[in-house]
Amino acid sequence: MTDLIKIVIAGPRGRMGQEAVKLVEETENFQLVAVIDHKNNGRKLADIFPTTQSQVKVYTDIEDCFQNEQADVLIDLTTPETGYLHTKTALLHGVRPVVGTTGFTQDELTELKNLAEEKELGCIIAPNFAIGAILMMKFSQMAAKYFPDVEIMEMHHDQKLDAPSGTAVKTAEMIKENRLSHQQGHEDEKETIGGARGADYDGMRIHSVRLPGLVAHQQVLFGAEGQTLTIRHDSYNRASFMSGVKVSVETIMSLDTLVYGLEHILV
Ligand SMILES: NC(=O)c1ccc[n+]([C@@H]2O[C@H](COP(=O)([O-])OP(=O)(O)OC[C@H]3O[C@@H](n4cnc5c(N)ncnc54)[C@H](O)[C@@H]3O)[C@@H](O)[C@H]2O)c1
Ligand SMILES: O=C(O)C1=N[C@H](C(=O)O)CCC1
Repeated sequence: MTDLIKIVIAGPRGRMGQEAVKLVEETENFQLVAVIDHKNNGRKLADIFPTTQSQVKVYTDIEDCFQNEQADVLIDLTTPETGYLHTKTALLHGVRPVVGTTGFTQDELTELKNLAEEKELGCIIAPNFAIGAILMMKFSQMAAKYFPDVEIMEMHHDQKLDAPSGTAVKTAEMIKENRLSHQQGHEDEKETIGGARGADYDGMRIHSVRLPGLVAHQQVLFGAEGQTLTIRHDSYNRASFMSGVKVSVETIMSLDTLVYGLEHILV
């Protein structure tokens, strides 16, 4: 019999949060103990969320939540600023954060890593929970050794707040580990409309597309003499991320440091 894991979800009314509530309710050794929303303080989750019977309490103040509820894990699926504050507060209260929220700065990631180490607590920050996306990133990292010219095109729904996506940033970071650093394109190229060549990460270009109808998609294009290679992943719904959330919650209980990217825990 596996130990019960007590969970708080931040952002339960969001697109990802709704799926996470379902996942926790459907998983035998997971128990939802509270949710954090930016409104509805003191109400029951079932009152604000028609698809659940859950009577857990809604908190608008994360400090208040952790002072009143016994929790092992926080699942954060909110916004960049809130997600960072929630992650920090959870660690300070001895609660392990599983963070899907994207858009953290490098300084924020470093600060959270140091805090997790100081507190000897597991913390998982996963720019993408979909197994196919992890494979896309790993295959791209492998390909970059042979194809140093690469452009990343990420495509998301038009309600997304951060650009480039967390997945695109992570992909570029992983590729950088295997790619000979160099500036791509013609050395004299000029943009006649600013931004035409996308964001520049170590000479690679990242292009962000935002359109209604999309969920989360990315293709990594490699070019060499007479050939191209395209590695693509598509998430068509938010359920595609939930097996990664589940494995993160299960794994985090035995971690004592911050892990950035699911590729480090999927063996
Ligand atoms: N890692 C992954 O695999 C993955 C997958 C999808 C989305 N995401 C990321 O997850 C985050 C959420 O995405 P989404 O599509 O569900 O967004 P969403 O806008 O549908 O949901 C965000 C929720 O956060 C809530 N929120 C905002 N501020 C809050 C606060 N101060 N306190 C409590 N709740 C607050 C909002 O009310 C909303 O319900 C985004 O950062 C997105 O990039 C990550
Ligand atoms: O819907 C989003 O927002 C997503 N964000 C992640 C990212 O920034 O990479 C992952 C996929 C969905």
